[in-house]
Amino acid sequence: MNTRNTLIKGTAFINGKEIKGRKTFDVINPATGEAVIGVADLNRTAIEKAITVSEAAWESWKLTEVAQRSNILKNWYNLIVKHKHEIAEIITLESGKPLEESKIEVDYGSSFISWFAEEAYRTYGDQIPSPNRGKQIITIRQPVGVAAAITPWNFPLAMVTRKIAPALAAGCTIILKPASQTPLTAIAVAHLAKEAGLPNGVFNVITGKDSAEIGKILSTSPIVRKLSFTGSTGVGKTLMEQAASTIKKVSFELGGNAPFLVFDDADIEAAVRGAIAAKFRNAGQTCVAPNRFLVQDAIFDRFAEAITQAVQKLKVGNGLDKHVKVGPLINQNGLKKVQHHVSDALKKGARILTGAEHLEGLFYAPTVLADVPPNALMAKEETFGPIVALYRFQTEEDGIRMANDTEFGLAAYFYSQDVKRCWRVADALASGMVGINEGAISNAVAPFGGIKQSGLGREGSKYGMDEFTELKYLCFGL
Ligand SMILES: NC(=O)C1=CN([C@@H]2O[C@H](COP(=O)(O)OP(=O)(O)OC[C@H]3O[C@@H](n4cnc5c(N)ncnc54)[C@H](O)[C@@H]3O)[C@@H](O)[C@H]2O)C=CC1
Ligand SMILES: O=C(O)[C@H](O)CS(=O)(=O)O
Repeated sequence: MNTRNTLIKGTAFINGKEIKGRKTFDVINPATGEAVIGVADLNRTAIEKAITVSEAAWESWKLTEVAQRSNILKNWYNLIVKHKHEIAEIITLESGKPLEESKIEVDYGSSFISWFAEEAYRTYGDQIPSPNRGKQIITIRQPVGVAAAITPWNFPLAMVTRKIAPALAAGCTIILKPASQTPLTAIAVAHLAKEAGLPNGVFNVITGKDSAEIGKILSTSPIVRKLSFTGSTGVGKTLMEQAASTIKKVSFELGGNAPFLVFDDADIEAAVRGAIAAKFRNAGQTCVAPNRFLVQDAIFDRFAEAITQAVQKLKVGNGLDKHVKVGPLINQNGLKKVQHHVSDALKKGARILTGAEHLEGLFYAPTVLADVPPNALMAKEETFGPIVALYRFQTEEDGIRMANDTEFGLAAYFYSQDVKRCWRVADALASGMVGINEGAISNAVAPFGGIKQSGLGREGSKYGMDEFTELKYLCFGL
């Protein structure tokens, strides 16, 4: 463990206190296989206590003035910025992503806090013109109550602040269960939230190996009125079923299968830059990463050649090495899924242009496969790794049909310099977010979310407050 980094703590954080478990589980550095630190493996009693303290804290937190909530969020933002390098180091140690990416994630994750510190003042209601002179009709927005958040390992800070910041801004209290692979960043920023002036019990971090058990407790508790989940579609379905038992307000950011279309009128060099930015962030382990590259036939060979050259320049290694662009996969399951998808595609006729080999440990070579058949597993399932899978299409209609041929609908990207085509294609793509001649679309001011089996609701933007507030209608008889 890096003893110089005092923000690395293996305790859960409940009611403003560090909580040790009778048992612990190790957080493993995926680049080295070494344990970073042991983390509290909480039992049911501790998790139920987190719910109880959140309920108690809500009684006063819901009455706080917006200015107080906003100022605490601003203090929290400033503390995260002050500790940027320690937090970035923790992100890299527990997730494996390159340190430069971790620093960018600290900027991105903290931007949700500064954004919602202001959105707290803009949780507007309505004054609706009444059809009857004897009645005044207005609406107000109020905090939902005690919320629970369950987050994935791939963005140990951003996925946390994207939920915690709007919850606190709205006046909710919240219990966070971070991924067991990467809980350290969440624990660190919870301590900074207390230092920022957040009252005890308002933001609690519970840790444990048995995610299913913890999820069951949170999703079926009648005290928890809101569940916000980011992760795989399969787990999202389980949580949605469990939350139905108490009709919770839910929001889900789930899996993706993003298409990246390159039309014959595209700027090829720009498309390659956008493809690399979108695909190799976090070694391809992001839900908005392009999973299928659909290239119009006339420029297929040019694009294939150009992206292969760009991919071959990417340095693979330990994220603490400043020259590294592609880190390890998160664990053996992630590596096995990538290997299975690649071998399946090759068996079905795909061609290797570069890579397609396991290097060592959890490192996999950045890969380009050409002419991947539509019946390949990677055409339908999220690979979640550093694999560029190229597919050909003939007409614009073929490209859109192929792009939409998936149960997912989170992000989509396309490159074209024809403005009418841009409007036609953006309108036709079945996804919650579309990058048009742009590969980096995530931003705290924009509504992040998907359709179909990629989720429900939106995070970030002004819409992010809706997920943690209820709209109440008041009818005044005069
Ligand atoms: N739409 C989005 O914004 C994002 C989607 N994802 C998706 O998540 C997957 C990869 O991330 P993972 O962390 O492996 O996903 P995952 O779904 O396995 O885990 C996500 C979180 O859920 C917890 N969890 C696992 N099983 C659970 C259960 N039965 N009940 C309650 N909680 C449970 C995990 O401990 C973790 O905290 C990919 O499919 C990726 O596309 C990941 C990040 C963002
Ligand atoms: O896990 C993910 O892929 C994130 O939700 C995507 S982003 O918001 O960090 O781009």
